[in-house]
Amino acid sequence: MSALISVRGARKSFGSKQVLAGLDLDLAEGESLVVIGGSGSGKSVLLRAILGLETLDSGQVLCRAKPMQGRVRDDFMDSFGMLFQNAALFDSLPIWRNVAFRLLGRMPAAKARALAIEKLDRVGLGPEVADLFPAELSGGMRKRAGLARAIAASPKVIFFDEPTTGLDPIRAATINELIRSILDESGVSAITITHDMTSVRTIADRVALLDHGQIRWQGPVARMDDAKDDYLRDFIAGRARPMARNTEPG
Ligand SMILES: Nc1ncnc2c1ncn2[C@@H]1O[C@H](COP(=O)(O)OP(=O)(O)OP(=O)(O)O)[C@@H](O)[C@H]1O
Repeated sequence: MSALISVRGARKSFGSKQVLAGLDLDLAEGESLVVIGGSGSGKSVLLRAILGLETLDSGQVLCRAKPMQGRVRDDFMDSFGMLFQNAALFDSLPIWRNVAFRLLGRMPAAKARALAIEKLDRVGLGPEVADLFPAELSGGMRKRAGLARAIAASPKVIFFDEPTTGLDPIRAATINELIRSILDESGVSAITITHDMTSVRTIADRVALLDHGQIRWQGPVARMDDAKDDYLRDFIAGRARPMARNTEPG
């Protein structure tokens, strides 16, 4: 069966800086892929390119072997959820409207609200949170609300952009476990970008390491610790490397 998402020969430069250098990557149906890589290695550019928010210089993104354009992209976007870095909630909307944002055009408000409360419950937030505003929530609660929004429309694929940024280790572990349990129970496909190795170990089925605009290493998370790749080993161990190992290609 063809992959849900395939990136083929993706190249992207900003001025003289090459960020993607002929990158190939696949996401299988039902798989949780975590993309790791140093700061500035191009993880966000890759995510944006998959969503069609960044035009590639060359190469392409395919959805089930069809170019991610027109109707194919529209259908993909309809079946897609995203947890943004820092949750990115709308400050002027109560939590339930944030969670139900994509549902409100599709169903009566009362039904959307009920669904939002159900999704909030799934991420461990009680109904009393529904009418609060984002500023009244802690960072961990905002992240949970962002997660409730990501799953609200029962997506077939979810992108997680740095899901644990800004959280203490205990709250980060809780969010990672929540994400993993949601993936397990729903069978949804997922791409996560992160530098947090605890996220990798909890969320990933498969790991891809981005370096110099290409996938330097990829494999099942269970094989990551035995991998011979020296950069991956340093990345996992959090070891400093000489500046010569510049993660910024070009
Ligand atoms: N619109 C843009 N214009 C110019 N340069 C850009 C643009 N978007 C990204 N870049 C550059 O591309 C490189 C990769 O950026 P990207 O945000 O994808 O990195 P990242 O791996 O997500 O980093 P981090 O982990 O720090 O978030 C960086 O050097 C960045 O400055």
